[in-house]
Amino acid sequence: MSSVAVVVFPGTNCEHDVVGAYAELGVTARLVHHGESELGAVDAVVIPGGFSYGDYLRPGAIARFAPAMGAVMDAARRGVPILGICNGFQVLCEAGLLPGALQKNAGLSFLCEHVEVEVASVESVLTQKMRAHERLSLPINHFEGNFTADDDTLRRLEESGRVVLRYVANPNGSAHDIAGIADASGRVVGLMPHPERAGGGYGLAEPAGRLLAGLLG
Ligand SMILES: NC(=O)CC[C@H](N)C(=O)O
Repeated sequence: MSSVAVVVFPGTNCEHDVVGAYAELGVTARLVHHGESELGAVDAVVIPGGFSYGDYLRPGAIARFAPAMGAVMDAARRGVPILGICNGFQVLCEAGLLPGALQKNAGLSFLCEHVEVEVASVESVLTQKMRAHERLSLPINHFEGNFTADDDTLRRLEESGRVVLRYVANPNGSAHDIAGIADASGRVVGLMPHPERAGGGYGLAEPAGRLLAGLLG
């Protein structure tokens, strides 16, 4: 049976949603404390959403120094699929596993709503079970989800199919309507929307479940 490590920092608040969502998919997900420097045998890693270290300095800026992140970096080097959701995406950018940065939403408001996203590439561990251009409705819940990167980086992301999800109606000012990106290997992915919460607590909605299932191949 597949097993997923879910890294928990002080201030993380979506870890149980991730564990519950994977349980519905028949996958065992195990919480890993930020102070642990080993992940054990895992098939994938999820860095869930929340407000790690109170979002002080910048979201993810302190979390990237936690011992567990050393283990995540090692796992990434070994090719283990890594998924960062919302604050997890912010952590992966701060850690340098993904390019760019998440800055404050255009309009400076905290956004808590459902948005439509479109699958922009199926060449990633997150989107490999999706159909190109398939649309999903997913919740967002963030203040700093406005993805930015320099022009060269944006061009590279676009040219190599590393923009994996795009907002249909951009809610936060994100460059190129980006909702999620992958690294060059397609095995490290970050997205701002929360597929693990797509069922609203009444079961995992199917397209979002397929997105999460992708992580395990
Ligand atoms: N839901 C979340 O992960 C919140 C993300 C976050 N720290 C923010 O930008 O507001």
